[in-house]
Amino acid sequence: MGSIVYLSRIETFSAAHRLHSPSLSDEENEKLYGKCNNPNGHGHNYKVEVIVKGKIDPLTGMVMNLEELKECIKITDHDVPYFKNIPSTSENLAVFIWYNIKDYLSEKSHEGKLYEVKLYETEKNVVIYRGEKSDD
Ligand SMILES: Nc1nc2c(c(=O)[nH]1)N=C([C@H](O)[C@H](O)COP(=O)(O)OP(=O)(O)OP(=O)(O)O)CN2
Ligand SMILES: [Zn+2]
Repeated sequence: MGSIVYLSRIETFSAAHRLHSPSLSDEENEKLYGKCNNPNGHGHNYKVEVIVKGKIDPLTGMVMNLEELKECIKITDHDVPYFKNIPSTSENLAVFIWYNIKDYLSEKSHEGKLYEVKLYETEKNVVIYRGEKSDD
């Protein structure tokens, strides 16, 4: 019987975005997102915390090597095609990061499994995603 721990790595990255939903008219976008819909975009210094849950491997004393966790959080380039068709809200960005990391971790053989992605868009705006799906 081993100990289950939560291993966390924090990275920061800067990215510019514009809140815009292709499913809405320009007027609806302007009304909904206000200043964040400005076509010039705006930037954030994001902070992302990735938490992996797992049993400590008695041989290595690790759930997984933090070097691997560091590697898998490397944020791809800012012009992410994924956000061409969905609003680049913190919610959608947290889910995007989750699935990128989940794919990477599933290829690695270690005890840990992805537990949580916590994304700070600003000091005050934070989103947590744990892989949950709604029924609808
Ligand atoms: N549910 C969401 N609402 C909003 C999001 C989001 O991602 N999800 N994002 C924004 C804008 O991106 C905006 O830039 C964030 O808000 P901002 O005013 O820049 O930052 P603060 O709210 O922290 O500003 P304070 O002046 O410090 O309050 C808007 N809504
Ligand atoms: Zn923003």
